[in-house]
Amino acid sequence: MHVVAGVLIDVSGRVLLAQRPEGKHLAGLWEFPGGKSEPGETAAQALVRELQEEIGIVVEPGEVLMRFPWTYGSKCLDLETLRVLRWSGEPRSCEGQALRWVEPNGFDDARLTPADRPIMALLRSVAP
Ligand SMILES: Nc1nc2c([nH]c(=O)n2[C@H]2C[C@H](O)[C@@H](COP(=O)(O)OP(=O)(O)OP(=O)(O)O)O2)c(=O)[nH]1
Repeated sequence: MHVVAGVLIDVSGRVLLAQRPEGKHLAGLWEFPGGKSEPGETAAQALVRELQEEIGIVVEPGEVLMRFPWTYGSKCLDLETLRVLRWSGEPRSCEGQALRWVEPNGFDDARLTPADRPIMALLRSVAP
């Protein structure tokens, strides 16, 4: 299962996280917005579609920050994280999930989905 996630960074260096909804896998934990790609989609195309559906913005995808396999029990992910260079519109919750801008250094790893912890570590290491 190929999952794409977008890293949006605002002018003060905060990143956008979304909370996984009740009743879903990893409910209550925070993740980078995104979702599963559809057959035939590139990662960039999937990210544009997912972020339009989920948070109502049109993004310009940038470079791949990290891509790695991750296993949750019997669920195997190929998680690809892309930097978002620019976006139009103001992120808002279109599917009921909470959204929050957080400082990479001030967010407790325990609140992130496990697969996102190495991604946040990368963001901290490059933070000014
Ligand atoms: N979107 C996203 N998913 C992530 C991240 N980190 C991480 O472990 N995941 C996991 C959570 C889910 O198991 C899977 C993404 O699936 P999804 O959000 O498209 O689907 P879902 O579990 O909500 O289930 P579904 O009802 O849509 O099938 O990847 C992340 O940063 N962003």
